[in-house]
Amino acid sequence: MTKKPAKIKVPLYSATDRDNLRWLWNRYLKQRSPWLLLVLVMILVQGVVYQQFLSITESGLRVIFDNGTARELGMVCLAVFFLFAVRGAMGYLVPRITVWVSNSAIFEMRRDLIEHMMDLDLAYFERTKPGEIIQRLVTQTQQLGHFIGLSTANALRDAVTVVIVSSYLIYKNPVLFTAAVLVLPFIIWVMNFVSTRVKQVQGEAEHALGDYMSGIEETVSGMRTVKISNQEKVEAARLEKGTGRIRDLATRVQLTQALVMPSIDLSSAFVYVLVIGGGGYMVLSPNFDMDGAGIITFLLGMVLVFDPARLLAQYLGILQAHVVLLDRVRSLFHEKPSITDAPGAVTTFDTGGDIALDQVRFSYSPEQPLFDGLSMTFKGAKVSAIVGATGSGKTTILSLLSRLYDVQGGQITIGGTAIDKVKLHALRGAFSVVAQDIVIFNNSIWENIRYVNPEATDADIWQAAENAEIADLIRARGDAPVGPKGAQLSGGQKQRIAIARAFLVDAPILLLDEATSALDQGTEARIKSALTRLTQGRTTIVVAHRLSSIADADSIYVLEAGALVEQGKHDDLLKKNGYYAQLYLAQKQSYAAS
Ligand SMILES: Nc1ncnc2c1ncn2[C@@H]1O[C@H](COP(=O)(O)OP(=O)(O)OP(=O)(O)O)[C@@H](O)[C@H]1O
Repeated sequence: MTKKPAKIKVPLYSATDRDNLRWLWNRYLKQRSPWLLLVLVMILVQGVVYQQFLSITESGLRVIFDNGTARELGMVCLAVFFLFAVRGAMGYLVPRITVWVSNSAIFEMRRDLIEHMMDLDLAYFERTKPGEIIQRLVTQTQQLGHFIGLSTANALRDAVTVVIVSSYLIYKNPVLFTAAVLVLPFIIWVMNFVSTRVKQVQGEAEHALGDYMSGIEETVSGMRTVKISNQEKVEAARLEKGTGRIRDLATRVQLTQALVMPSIDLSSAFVYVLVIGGGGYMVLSPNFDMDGAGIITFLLGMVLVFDPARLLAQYLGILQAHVVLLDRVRSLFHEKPSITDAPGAVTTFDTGGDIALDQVRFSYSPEQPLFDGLSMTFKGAKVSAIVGATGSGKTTILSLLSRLYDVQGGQITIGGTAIDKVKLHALRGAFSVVAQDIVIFNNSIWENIRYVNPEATDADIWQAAENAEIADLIRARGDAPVGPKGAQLSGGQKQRIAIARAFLVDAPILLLDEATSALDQGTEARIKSALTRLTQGRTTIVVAHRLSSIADADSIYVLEAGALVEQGKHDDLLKKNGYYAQLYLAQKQSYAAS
C-alpha cells in the first residue's frame, strides 16, 4: 500500500525556483529563442485581432443602427472574416511550434537524464525506488513538457488577450469597466473554488487508482503464492474494495464537476446584468456619451476577456506545482557519480597479471564494517576460489574488482596497475561475469545470449550455446520469447544462458559467482568440462557454496566475516583440519543425509 504523498509547501519563486527556471531556460530553451520570439509575435497578433474585431464590430453595428449601406456592411463582414482567419492561422501555428519546441526540449532533457543516470553509481540504484526514477523519466518530464509548451503559450495568449481587450474597454468606458472588474475577482474566486474542489477529489481518485493498480500488479505477479496459500478470496476482496473506492470517488468527481457550468452561468450573469443595466442606463441618460453599438461591443468585449481571465487565474494556480515538478526532475542531476575515471587514467593494462588486494578497507555502511585491511592475491591465468559462510563478503570482493564500489582504504591492482588508474570502460571490459542475479530479457534465448556481443557470428553463438548445454533448448523453443524476466525458464536454464554469455564474451578475467548453483549435479558435471575450457588461460575467480565444485581450484581463499582465515589447495586445507575442513565435512554429511 503506497502512502499518501505529503503536501509540500514551498514559497513561490524561492531562490531555488528562480535558479531552476534559469537552468531550464539556459539549458533547454535559450537556443530555441528565435522560435519562441516568433510564437510571442503570433500571440500578440492574436490579441490585436480581438481588439480590432471589437472596433470593427462597433462600426458594423453603427452601420446597421444608422441606416448605412449594404456595401459598408459587406466590408465590415469581410474584415471580421479576415481577422478571424488570421487568428485561426495563428491559432494553428502557435500550438504547432510550441509543441515542437517543448517536445524537442523534453527529448533533450530525457536524453540528458538517461545519460546522467547511466553514469550514477550502483549504490544510487540500491537506495532509490525504481518508481521514483521512472516517474522522473516518464510522467514528470511529460508534464513539464506540457507546461513549458502548450500551457505557457496558452497562458501568454490569455494574458495578452486580457491586457489588450481590457485596455480597449478601459479606453471605451472606464466607469463601466471598473464596475465590471470589481465583480471579476469574485467570479474567479468561485471558479477557483470549484476547480480546487474538483482537483482535490480528482487527486484522491488518482491515488485510489494508483493503489488499485499496484494491488493488481502485486496480486498478478504473486499469483503462485496466492494460489498455493489459498488466498484467492482475500485478494479478490482486496481488489474489489479498491474498485469500490474508485467508484465512490469517480461519482464525487462528476458531482463536483457538475457545479462548474452553473457557477460559470451564474457568475457571467452578474457581469452581463451589470453591463446591460449600467450600460443601458448610460445610453438612456443624456449625461453619458454612450450608444447601443457601444454597449453591445462592450458586452462582447467582456465575453472575450472573461474566459482568458479565468484560464489565466487557473494557470497561476498550477504554476507552483510545476515549479516543484521542475525541482524534482532536476534533482536527478544533483546526484553525482563518485566512481569515475581518474585524470590521466589508462586504457591498457596487463589484464593477464595477478589481481591483488592490498590492505583493503570497505563497508556498505559505517555501522557495519566488512573488510578492515583485507589482503589477498589471485594468480594470473589460474583458478582461484573464494569460500565462506553466507554474508562473509565473497560477492563484495568481486564487486570491488570491477569498481561497482570503490574501496575506502588500501588498493586493488591488476597486473601491477591500480584499478582506479584504469578507465572504467577498459576495466569492466576485462571481465566476464556469471553472477547470481541474471538479467534475462523477454526475447528468445538466442537473442538473450547475443545481447552481450551483438557483433558475434551465428556460429559463435551456437558454439557458446553448445558449450553451455543450452543449444537443445534453443532448437526446441525457436524464437519464442522467454517471458518477462525469463519467467518461462527454470533457474538452471537461466544460469546456462549466463554461462553461454560468458563463453561469447572473450574477456581475460572470468568471475563466476555461484555460476552453477542452480544446476543439477548431472548438468553441472556435463558443463564442467566446458567451464574448464573457458577458464583456460584466463584469470578465474570462483565463488561457490558447494565446495566439491571448487576442489580442483589452484588456490582456495576462506573468508569468515570479512577476514581471510585460510588459504591453500583443497587437499592442504583438509589436512590442516581448520575452518575449511569443517565446512567441507559439514556439507559432505548433509549431502549424504539428503
Ligand atoms: N548492496 C549492499 N548494500 C548494503 N549491504 C550489502 C550490500 N550487498 C551486501 N551487503 C552486506 O554485506 C555483507 C557481505 O555481502 P556479500 O554479498 O558480499 O556476502 P557473500 O559472502 O557473497 O554472501 P552469499 O554467500 O550469501 O552470497 C552482508 O552482510 C550483506 O548483507
